[in-house]
Amino acid sequence: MTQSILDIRNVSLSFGPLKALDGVTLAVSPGERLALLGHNGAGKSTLFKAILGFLAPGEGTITVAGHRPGSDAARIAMSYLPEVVSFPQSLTGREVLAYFSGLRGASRSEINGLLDRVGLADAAERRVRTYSKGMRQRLGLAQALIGAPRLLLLDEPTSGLDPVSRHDFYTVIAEAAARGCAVLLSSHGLEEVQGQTDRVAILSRGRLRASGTLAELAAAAALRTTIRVTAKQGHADRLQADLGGRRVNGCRLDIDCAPDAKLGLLLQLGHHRDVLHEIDVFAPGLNDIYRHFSDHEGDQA
Ligand SMILES: Nc1ncnc2c1ncn2[C@@H]1O[C@H](COP(=O)(O)OP(=O)(O)OP(=O)(O)O)[C@@H](O)[C@H]1O
Repeated sequence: MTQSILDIRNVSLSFGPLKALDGVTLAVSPGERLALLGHNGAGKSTLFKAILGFLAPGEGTITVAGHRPGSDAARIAMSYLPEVVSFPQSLTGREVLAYFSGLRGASRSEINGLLDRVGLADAAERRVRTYSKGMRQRLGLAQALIGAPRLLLLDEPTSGLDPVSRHDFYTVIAEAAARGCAVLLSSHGLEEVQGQTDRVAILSRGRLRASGTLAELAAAAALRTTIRVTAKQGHADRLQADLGGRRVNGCRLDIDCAPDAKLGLLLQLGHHRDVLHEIDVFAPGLNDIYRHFSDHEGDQA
């Protein structure tokens, strides 16, 4: 089995009486992209701060490439992109990257390639104060990629970006992962990370509620599918007597079923096709899966 780059074991961390993290266990392997989802106050930033070594867990352990968070070796192994990046406004994009290359002890020879990769080659000599939010965020990503870190920590990296910039952003992240970089990024929604990450972990009130691929999460949630049947005039009573379900109005019936019972129910409906006007199938969406695990009402902002 591949050794994890980030290993979080049974971590708990409290602010006075508030347990911001409660027994969190999570690992990210080389080349893996993991999305950490959670509502406001779920504990995402607290976990990031603990990984960065800014907060010490009361219980449990965290290692970054085998090293203690906050140690020089852990700092060298990882890069962090905060939600809002802030660079010296009077420096150009190129100067910013040169400055951070120096801090990380990396070669300046990679700067041109990084500027190019995030689409800032043409703006490299412009001062950061003239950059749009999207350009600053892309410069932040280039900064995070300096020195080919083994772990990328990205805190809501695409908030405020338009769909095209967002797509480009995830392409660069996928390339880093393909080179073996482990990626942990936080986000507020499943729709955002669908297709862009390999695994999803859902945090709620400091506890890890679920972790797996989207397909695994959907299966574990086992949310019910609703089949809405519209009967021809005067046939709804008979249909309900045969199939059950809830009456929506005089001719409509909503029938809830488990995902694996859907096909059987549709076949059964086939026997009634003479009295059917329409059939609609409402499968649970990403938001339903997220809501199922995230227990939003209980979160504390
Ligand atoms: N320094 C602190 N002192 C006291 N409580 C804190 C502190 N930092 C965070 N908290 C609390 O810990 C809980 C988790 O907060 P955290 O910032 O980790 O959530 P989050 O998931 O990052 O939220 P958001 O999506 O809004 O950034 C919240 O209840 C928050 O109020």
